[in-house]
Amino acid sequence: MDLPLPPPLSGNNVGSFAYLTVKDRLPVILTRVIDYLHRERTSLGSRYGMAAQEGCKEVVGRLSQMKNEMQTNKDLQLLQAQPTNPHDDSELWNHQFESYVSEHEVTPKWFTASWLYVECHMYARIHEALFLCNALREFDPFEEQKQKSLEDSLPAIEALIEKVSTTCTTLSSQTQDQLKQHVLTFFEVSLWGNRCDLSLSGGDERFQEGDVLLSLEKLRNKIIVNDSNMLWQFLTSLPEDQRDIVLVVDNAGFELVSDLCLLTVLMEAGLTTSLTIHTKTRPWFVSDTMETDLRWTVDKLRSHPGHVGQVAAKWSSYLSDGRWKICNNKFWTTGHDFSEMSKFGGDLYSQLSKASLIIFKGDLNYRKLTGDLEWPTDTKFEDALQGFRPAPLLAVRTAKGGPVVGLLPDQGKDIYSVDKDWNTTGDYGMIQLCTFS
Ligand SMILES: O=P(O)(O)OC[C@@]1(O)O[C@H](CO)[C@@H](O)[C@@H]1O
Ligand SMILES: [Mn+2]
Repeated sequence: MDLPLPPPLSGNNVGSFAYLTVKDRLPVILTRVIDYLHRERTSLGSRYGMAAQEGCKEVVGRLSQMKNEMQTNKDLQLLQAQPTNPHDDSELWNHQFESYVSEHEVTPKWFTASWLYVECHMYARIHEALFLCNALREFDPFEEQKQKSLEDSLPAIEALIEKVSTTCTTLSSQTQDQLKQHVLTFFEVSLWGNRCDLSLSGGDERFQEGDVLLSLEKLRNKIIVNDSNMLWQFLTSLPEDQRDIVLVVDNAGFELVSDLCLLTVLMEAGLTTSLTIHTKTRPWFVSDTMETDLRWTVDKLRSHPGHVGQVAAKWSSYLSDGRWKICNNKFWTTGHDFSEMSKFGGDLYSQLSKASLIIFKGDLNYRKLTGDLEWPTDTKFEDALQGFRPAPLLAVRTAKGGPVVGLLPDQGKDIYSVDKDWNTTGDYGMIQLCTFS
């Protein structure tokens, strides 16, 4: 008999990280968007036309109303259909709402529904509020923050790309062991890149200060699940003509650059036959990467002198000659966790099933992998996936509030005794593999 599942993390647990997120962090993020639209309405008018300037008022009205509903624990709302949006997911949202009502016999509310559902709902509603105004449909209220975070990280990016260039020129003359070290180094850089997200900070600046390569050794004991050795074995055991890697990216800015560096090294080391990057179709969790952010990042870095410009020019050619593909799927920005993907995102599930390895970046992907449930930390990773097994998968995330699974029996307690906030600050990381074998 199956054991009952743990409850979901939720804002109804007063004092919990989920509660504090709904109470404090989400209203701050929303207020920033409201203030931005109000302050920048004239410049938005010059960019998107007079109707956009007028539209800002309506959007501010809708968002202020949502903020009030959130803070007074009112119901979540149904979403309006968006027939002209190719990524319209209102049906999925409304179906989830109705299912919640049938299951719980009450409507979902901001502090009582699951944290995952509620937090995702906020971003869908921000997007809806903009989409309902024709002139502001394409406007991304977080674009400026994402771009600034990349610009602020430029010194760290220069150091990292310098390392990519030198690594790639020497790869062919390396021993297997040296190759392994190089590749795993870039997985670690990509891991710590995940500390730079703008949702945890409520939109406050977060960027990579200093050369992360210099801190890798010191940070290694903060990787609480480190399947790097298994990962290396797995990657090198894949048949040479079947190394189709899928990367589900997370935040734009330094993290995205660290991911592109990882892809570059994997490719140059002959560990890939195809590379597909999945991005988001709506502004999401402040800093998540949309296709426009990815293209902007590559173009921006291309205009940079030296190695940065040269490497970014290569990225640009990989994207245009199809060696790197960008994929978008609306399922990523629904409120569903991944155990529900085969049911509600069947097209994505079958696409992912063709991969040799799927790399999931970041905390939110980890929350969706594990259903955002209150799992004991020694739960097996595979059990927490609850049947989600399209292909072997790797989670690379710093712990910022979501569940943590796959630890040894006393490991959670031991880490807690050193640092009480260990699972919410992003100071601890995981490189966690599940090959289902
Ligand atoms: O997925 P990411 O970018 O690593 O993290 C997103 C995140 O900061 O947003 C939420 C806080 O609002 C947390 O779930 C999580 O830590
Ligand atoms: Mn993110």
